[in-house]
Amino acid sequence: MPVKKDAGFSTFPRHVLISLSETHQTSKNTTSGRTETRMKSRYFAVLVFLFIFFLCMIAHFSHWENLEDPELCLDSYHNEEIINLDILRERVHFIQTKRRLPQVIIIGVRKGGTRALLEFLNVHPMIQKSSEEEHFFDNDARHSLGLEWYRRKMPFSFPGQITIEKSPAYFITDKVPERIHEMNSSIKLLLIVRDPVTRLISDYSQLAANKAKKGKPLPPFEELVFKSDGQVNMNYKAVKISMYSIYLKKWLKVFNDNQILVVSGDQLISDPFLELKQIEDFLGLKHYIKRENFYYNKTKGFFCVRNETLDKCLNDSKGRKHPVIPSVLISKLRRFYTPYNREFYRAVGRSFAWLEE
Ligand SMILES: Nc1ncnc2c1ncn2[C@@H]1O[C@H](COP(=O)(O)OS(=O)(=O)O)[C@@H](OP(=O)(O)O)[C@H]1O
Repeated sequence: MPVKKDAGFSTFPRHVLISLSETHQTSKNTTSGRTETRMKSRYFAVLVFLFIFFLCMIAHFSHWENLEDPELCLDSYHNEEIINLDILRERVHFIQTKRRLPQVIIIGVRKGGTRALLEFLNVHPMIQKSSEEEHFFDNDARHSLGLEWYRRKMPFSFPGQITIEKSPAYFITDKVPERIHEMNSSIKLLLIVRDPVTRLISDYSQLAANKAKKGKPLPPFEELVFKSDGQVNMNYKAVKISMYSIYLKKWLKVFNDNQILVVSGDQLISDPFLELKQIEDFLGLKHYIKRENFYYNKTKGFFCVRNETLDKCLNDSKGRKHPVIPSVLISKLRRFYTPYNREFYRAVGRSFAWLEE
């Protein structure tokens, strides 16, 4: 029997063929609809991916900028964010910086020139300063937060660089020598001192300025520094801080004398370069700081510091005008401090030109 063309279909009843043809049409429509939906969701996924990628890049590069500016990291991140940043830094192998505990501390003395010393030392490329006074060892609440808290307050440094902090209250606060020793028994300490009488007047000027800011007057110098019988008031804190030998004894009970370098605050004012040179030796650093790094600023009345990237004078709270104290009172104070000064010279093996009577 000859096979008819389309015999397969023509053998089906007509209504079945119509129904089949409709089903085919519908499934074709459904398939193309599904393909379209799939395409749309793919586009959407790509867009979301690009958007997230874009956000990640922004976040990444904004951190990157901060990575290059350790000080900014300190200022602009909270503790948890600093931890994240630490992790990020550790992943970036070619940036080998991290926050380290200080290997050198400027322990004081208050109004001795601690800020100038820190800023001047910071010119050396092997030194990284902590800008803030951390008060970690003299403040019980802060000390109880632990060394890891303290470490995270430090600036980022390269391996081999020295991290340095200054908190002038360390010198006169009990427990501080032991606490520092507990952290690092071979640490190096810098103590910057200044003519005790000038330091006392400087301290008084600061207290007076702080009171004035709050609109309160401070009693006159004479009233605070001398008792009614005319004797020097040893209970007045500012008087006591200038009795350096009393505090130094406590440090020498805990540290070897070769761990403490006494710096002349008077010389740091008149010729900073000479003091900086001997500090470089003490810290085992190459001589890098040059006389040309310092220039005298007539308006400020003090030396300022500069190099290729920095030009800095200390702010107005450093180098205040001192009140004029009658010479008879100055002489009385010099007599008072003489025995303490002599004891101090003996202990540190260096004499200072603090006028004695
Ligand atoms: N280069 C330079 N510029 C400005 N000031 C200088 C400088 N070198 C030393 N000094 C003296 O530093 C005194 C302040 O000492 P401190 O920084 O230790 O003060 S503080 O304890 O931190 O408040 C400050 O004391 P006053 O003069 O009484 O303000 C300055 O005399």
